[in-house]
This record gives sequence, C-alpha cells and structure tokens, in this order.
Amino acid sequence: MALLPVEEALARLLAGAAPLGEETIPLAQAGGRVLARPVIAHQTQPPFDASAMDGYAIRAADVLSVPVELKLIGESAAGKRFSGVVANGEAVRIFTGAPVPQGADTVLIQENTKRLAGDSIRVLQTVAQGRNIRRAGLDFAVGDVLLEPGRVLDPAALSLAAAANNAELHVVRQPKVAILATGNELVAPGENPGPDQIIASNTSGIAEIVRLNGGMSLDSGIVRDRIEDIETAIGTAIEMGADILVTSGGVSVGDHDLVHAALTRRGMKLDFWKIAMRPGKPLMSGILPGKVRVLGLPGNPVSSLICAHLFLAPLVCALSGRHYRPDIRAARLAIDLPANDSRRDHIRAEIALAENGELVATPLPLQDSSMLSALARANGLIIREPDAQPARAGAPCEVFMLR
Ligand SMILES: Nc1nc2c(c(=O)[nH]1)N[C@H]1C(S)=C(S)[C@@H](COP(=O)(O)OP(=O)(O)OC[C@H]3O[C@@H](n4cnc5c(N)ncnc54)[C@H](O)[C@@H]3O)O[C@H]1N2
Ligand code: MOO
Repeated sequence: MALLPVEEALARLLAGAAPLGEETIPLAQAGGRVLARPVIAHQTQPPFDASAMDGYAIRAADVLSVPVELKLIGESAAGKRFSGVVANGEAVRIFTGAPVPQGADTVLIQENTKRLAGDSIRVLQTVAQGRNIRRAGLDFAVGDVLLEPGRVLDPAALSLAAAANNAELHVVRQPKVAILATGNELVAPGENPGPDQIIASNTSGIAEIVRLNGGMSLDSGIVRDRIEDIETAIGTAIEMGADILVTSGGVSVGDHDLVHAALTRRGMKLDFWKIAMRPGKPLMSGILPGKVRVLGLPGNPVSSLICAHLFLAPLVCALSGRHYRPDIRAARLAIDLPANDSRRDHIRAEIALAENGELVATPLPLQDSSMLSALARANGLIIREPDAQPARAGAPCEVFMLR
C-alpha cells in the first residue's frame, strides 16, 4: 500500500485544529501567550505634555536673541509638577518625564544654559518653539486599540499592555500536551539503567518543542509495554485535561508495539498510521473521545523529534492561536546525493554561510535515526522529496532550519 505523503498527513492533522477557548490571566503570566481579544488603552500616554529632556521650561519668544537671562521660579519633576504659570522672562527647572508647566511652550536643554548666582539662568542658544516636549497622547490615547487578537505577547507587547494599564489580559487557552513514553527498556534520566535498559530521552526534547510553540507539556511518565498499563496511562492523560496526547515508541510492527491497540481500546478513531517520511515512517494520528488529539511518535529518538518538529509544532501552534512559520531556506548541496526512494527524506546537515552569501548544506556522515548526537550537531534538515533524482554538489536544495 502506498504510504501517505507528508503534506497530506499534515493537512489531515491540522484539519479543524483551531485556537482553543479564551481565559483571563494576570499580565505577569502572559509572556508568550496569544491575545484572544484586543488590548485597549485605559490610559493616555503621556497623560500630559511632558519634557523629553533635563533643562528649563521656557517661552521660546523670550530667547529669540541670546545671551539672555531668565528668572527661575520653580521646579517640575517627574511625579511632582510645578503648579504655577511661566510668564515672560521666567523659567522653570524641569526634568525628563516631568509635566511642562502652564505658560511654557518649549524645553531648553541644560547644556545650552548657565546657572547664575541667585535664582536665574543665562540662555546661551536660541531654541525652536515646542522643542523637547512630548505632547499628551503622543504614544496612545484612551480607547485606542493597541494590540490585535492573535498577537503573541512578546516583550514590547507586554510593556505596551502594561503602559495602557491592562493588569489582566484575555488570551487563548494554552494547549496541554501530555507526553507518554512507552517501552520496557526505558528509565528516566538520573536513574540507574539495568543491563538491558536505556535512558528515556524523547520526552525532554518533545516537551521543549511544545513550549517553543506555545503549549504546556505534562509529563505522563514512562509506561511498560503492557496494553493495560498503556490504557491506564492514556486515561490519566485524558483526566489531566490533555488537548493533545503524544506517545513515543511502540507504533511499529513488533510484538511489543501496543500503542495502537491500547488507543483503540480507549476509543481512538484512527486518522492515519505510517507515512512516506524518513525518519518517522510509523507516525500515527487519531482522535480520542473528548476531542483529545493523538500523535503517536516513533520511538527512535531522531524520528521522534523530527516528527515533533514537523507535525506537533504546527498542531500546538494551531491550538494556541500562533502562526506556524517554519524556517525553510534555499541552500546548495555540498556533496552529491543519490536518488531518493518513495519517502520524503530529512537529512541531518550542517548549514553554513558561504563567502558568496549562499547557504551550503553538508549532510552528516551518519544518518541513523537513533543518533541524537548527529541531530544535536545538525542545524538543519535537507528536505529530499520522494523519488528525487540524483543531485550533484552545488545543486539547489531546501533546508528546514532547526536552530
Ligand atoms: N519490521 C519492521 N520494523 C521496524 C519498522 C518497520 O517498518 N518494519 N519501522 C522502523 C522504524 S522506521 C522505526 S522509527 C521504529 C519505530 O518503532 P516504534 O515506534 O515501535 O519504537 P520502539 O520499537 O518502541 O523503539 C524504537 C527505538 O527507540 C528507542 N526508544 C523508544 N522510546 C524511547 C524514548 N522515550 N527515549 C529514547 N529512546 C527510545 C527504543 O529503545 C528503540 O531502540 O521501528 C522500526 N522497526
Ligand atoms: O523512519 Mo524510522 O522513523 O527509521 O527511524
């Protein structure tokens, strides 16, 4: 049977995947979240005409010819304004961010003045009317729509929301992604593996892919290759409120590959299982009662992470309201590549900038799907379409950047 093409599998996985509902959270917890509603200004900024410099608030007409002396009548500081009025021949000492007093129309920077004994200054340079004043509302005014729904709350967005006095924000609910590792051979990092055991590594990388794409990962731990145990763990993930259940391992055809059977017992409706992709052929997708999406990742660590980059990342983005923007670039092959078979290939490679400004992609010598050291060394994946013809060094290729 022909394997499902990668693009079709992705389209099926994402069909109907829309942002989850919304919730209201404190501003301090909103970093990286996605706005579900616009952010409106509850405050005008600046709320008053404010000085942009440390100096003197004056009337420009008084300094048309210099030098000239002005009488100092008070001080306006940020947080404490001068409440009088500046008249002809007068000046008020003023600091950055302070309200410009009535009567003054200009701020003179202090470098262009000399402080005299007694309460006066000598103005050494003329200044254009209105200089160094930030008008009230320069940045935004009450009622302005400052940020649109869909905006990821990055540093500037968070500070803007704060400046406009929004202590809480309406954001898209964060998808919860339960990650379940399956395999008799697995022990958690930090434990002492027995003679036939290895360390479970997939959960760590998958959880980071979830986080980077706006999701919250829940560690469902490690479960043995017993159908009842896998079923119980699936039930626990559902009870924890998972929107997505990611399993790793146990999706191939061996006698201990029981994930499909356990999910079926739990009522999963299978969408696809096995796709035209290397690594990652046994990828499985389906949906459990309660609309919990299931992504069954292969156990091989590199297959698991590459499938998570290509499938889990866009799914988490879709549920969290983010745009999925994979970093795909044009490069040139550093070496010849043979013809490809019927699976889309993702070749671990080092991508470097050549002197002519082009990217050059050098495949790593070993491509075994168990080799995390090679995946960590690679900064990109050369994408080879199914049945691609042999390619010569220097031929154009497409790379999926990993970092
Ligand atoms: N006869 C066939 N055998 C295999 C096929 C096939 O088509 N026919 N497909 C191969 C491919 S491709 C892959 S990928 C693997 C995937 O198999 P599973 O998803 O069932 O994974 P496991 O057998 O459970 O484990 C594979 C490998 O990965 C290690 N593993 C598993 N989980 C973890 C984890 N959480 N952290 C680190 N390492 C993990 C496990 O120990 C195995 O070494 O099947 C091929 N076989
Ligand atoms: O395609 Mo499997 O995913 O070799 O490693």
